[in-house]
Amino acid sequence: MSADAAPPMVEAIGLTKTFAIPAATLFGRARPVAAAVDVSFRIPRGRTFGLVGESGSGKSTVAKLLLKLEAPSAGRLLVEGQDIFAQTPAEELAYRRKVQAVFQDPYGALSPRMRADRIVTEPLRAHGMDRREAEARAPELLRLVGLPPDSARKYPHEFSGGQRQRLAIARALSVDPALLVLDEPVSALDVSVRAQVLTLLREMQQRLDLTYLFIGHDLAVVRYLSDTVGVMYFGRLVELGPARRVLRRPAHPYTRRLVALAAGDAPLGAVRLQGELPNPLAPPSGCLFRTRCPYADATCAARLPEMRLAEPDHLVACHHHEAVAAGAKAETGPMLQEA
Ligand SMILES: Nc1ncnc2c1ncn2[C@@H]1O[C@H](COP(=O)(O)OP(=O)(O)OP(=O)(O)O)[C@@H](O)[C@H]1O
Repeated sequence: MSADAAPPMVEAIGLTKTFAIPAATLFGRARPVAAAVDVSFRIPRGRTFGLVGESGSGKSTVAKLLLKLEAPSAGRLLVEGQDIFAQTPAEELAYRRKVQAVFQDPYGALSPRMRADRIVTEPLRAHGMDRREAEARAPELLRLVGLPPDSARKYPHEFSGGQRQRLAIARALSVDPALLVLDEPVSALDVSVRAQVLTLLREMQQRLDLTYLFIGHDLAVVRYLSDTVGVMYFGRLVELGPARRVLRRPAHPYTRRLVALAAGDAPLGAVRLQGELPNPLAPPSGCLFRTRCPYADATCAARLPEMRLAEPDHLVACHHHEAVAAGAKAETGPMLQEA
């Protein structure tokens, strides 16, 4: 197969995940809540796909599906062309090596009573390698992520926050994965350390030809690492395209608000859009963002906008994307507020 014909590392096709909310909380009737709806994207090998959106928009649900921690309610998720929810046990075992994750809180993710050499080689042992052989790999893994050789005998509390995240990265890399799910990997770190860990992630990607799904709140961080960005709102992708273009010239009013907030130097965690996410049990008709959108009109109430091309490679789900991209309405109006 030629390089051009090779399938992308990841391809999500109409991925949907609904959770049943227990009957007791709903006057006796169990009802499904959609955490991710009709999500489609591709990640070419060696590239980074960044997912952004408010808390609860469905980003982690997409990550959990890719990690096979959840199964989809509908749609497909292909990795190198293979449906990861139609694998034989042997394929699944190989897949669980191929995909690894790094989460926000390295301290919570590292066993406090394990030494670093065991921590970073734990996945090798989980995949059947003998303990001695696995731990013999520790110095090389620690060196790979820029930790000094004497780190091997230390415990997690003896490391700084940035070093602990390096440990978590070394552990993820130990089994030679092709794909990393990075769920807010630098959000808990001091600003001064963030850049170093991001640089490390970038170096590792280039050196090891890794593909990343990167979830982040900080748009500057997402832009730094991502080739393509997807913006999620209420379980749906509302904008998708090259990271620089989407974050410089957004075509969806929701992305515009996120970008305007970030430009105001306000950390996204501390500031939010005015108005709440819609009630999942009673979503608005038509466009889900219309209840918070300055561009909303009768069309938006009548019809859910489909994803369509705003420019080549740049998709947006908004009836008024041309007016939005042209900046027809002020971005720093009363919709912005301190949380
Ligand atoms: N196991 C579950 N059972 C019921 N509802 C769930 C479950 N997991 C997620 N949800 C709901 O699905 C929606 C999306 O959640 P998700 O965690 O994917 O959002 P997120 O964008 O990753 O948020 P955050 O940035 O806070 O991690 C939320 O409304 C959440 O309450």
